[in-house]
Amino acid sequence: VPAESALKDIFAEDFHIGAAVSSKTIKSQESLLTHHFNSITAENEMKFASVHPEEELYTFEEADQIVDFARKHGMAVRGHTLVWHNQTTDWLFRDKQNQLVSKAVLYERIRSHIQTVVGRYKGDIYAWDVVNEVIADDGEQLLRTSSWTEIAGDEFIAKAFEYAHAADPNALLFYNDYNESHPSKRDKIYTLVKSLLDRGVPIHGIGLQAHWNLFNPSLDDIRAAIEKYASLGLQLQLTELDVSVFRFEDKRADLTEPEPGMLEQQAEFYEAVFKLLKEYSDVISAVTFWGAADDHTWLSDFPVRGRKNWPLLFDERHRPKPAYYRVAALA
Ligand SMILES: Oc1ccccc1CN[C@@H]1C=C[C@@H](O)[C@H](O)[C@H]1O
Repeated sequence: VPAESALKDIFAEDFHIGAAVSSKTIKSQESLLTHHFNSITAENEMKFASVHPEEELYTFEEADQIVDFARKHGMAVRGHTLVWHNQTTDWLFRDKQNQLVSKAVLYERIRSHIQTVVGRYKGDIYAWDVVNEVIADDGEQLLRTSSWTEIAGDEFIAKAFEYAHAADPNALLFYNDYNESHPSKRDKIYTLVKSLLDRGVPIHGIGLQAHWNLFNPSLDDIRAAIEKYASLGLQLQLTELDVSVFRFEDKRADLTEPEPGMLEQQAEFYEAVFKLLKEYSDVISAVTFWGAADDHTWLSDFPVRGRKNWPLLFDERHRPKPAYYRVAALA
């Protein structure tokens, strides 16, 4: 068992400390997960394409393994995610002639999906990322164009929250997005969530994915985003925290290990981030990393396929990195 102070104990008075897991990493990272974390999120196993590959077929085996692991170890579970434009099957949007279905058919399908998935884990999953990444990154438009908007305009967003609330009235329902600290996208997310609140849509929190890197966002932008979202009176969570050692536009793929300077910069940034998060612990209820250790991170395939990255607090052999020690020192 790791000797280092447990992150979940260091921040017990502040917020849950979570990690994204897979059906493999709950085995390969079991010791690290149970020692440091008190919440987990299925990285892929609860996405639409993973649990509902065909209209008449649900495949819950791997999601069940993850929920069982959490129950065994007394860990909270965040559900990710119900409505998204990625990792969602085409059949959801199409009829037998491969035409886009009507709004009514889409709503009945997604209502049934949410009723089945949220209903299955009622009492085990305390919070859901009901809607993921509908805000457009660029330009004036509020929503990104997708099959969802093609068929249902913006109405599907409120519907998703209403269906999730009907399926589990006790679950905390989140809107989740990335680049959430960019001022322009921050203001769009605020506009969307405020409009939902003003219409009495059941939404309880905003998920800041927090896929950051050594160079951005600035601490000022992070603080401004927290302040702006908190002004809505909702709880906030960091839902997918990692700190890439590369700028998003840097496609270099020559490194087989991080440069020492990178790990020092990463430690500086993580320390400053957690100091800031502690300052807002009254509105931040959980901080979930998008992985527990560098041996498994989605960033080793995004945005550059096969390009290794080292974004987390523990290295490929689950040893603490400089960033862990700086964060742990905030106890
Ligand atoms: O940072 C981004 C940049 C462009 C598109 C999507 C994202 C983040 N998108 C996230 C990342 C990994 C997936 O496993 C998560 O489900 C998704 O929410």
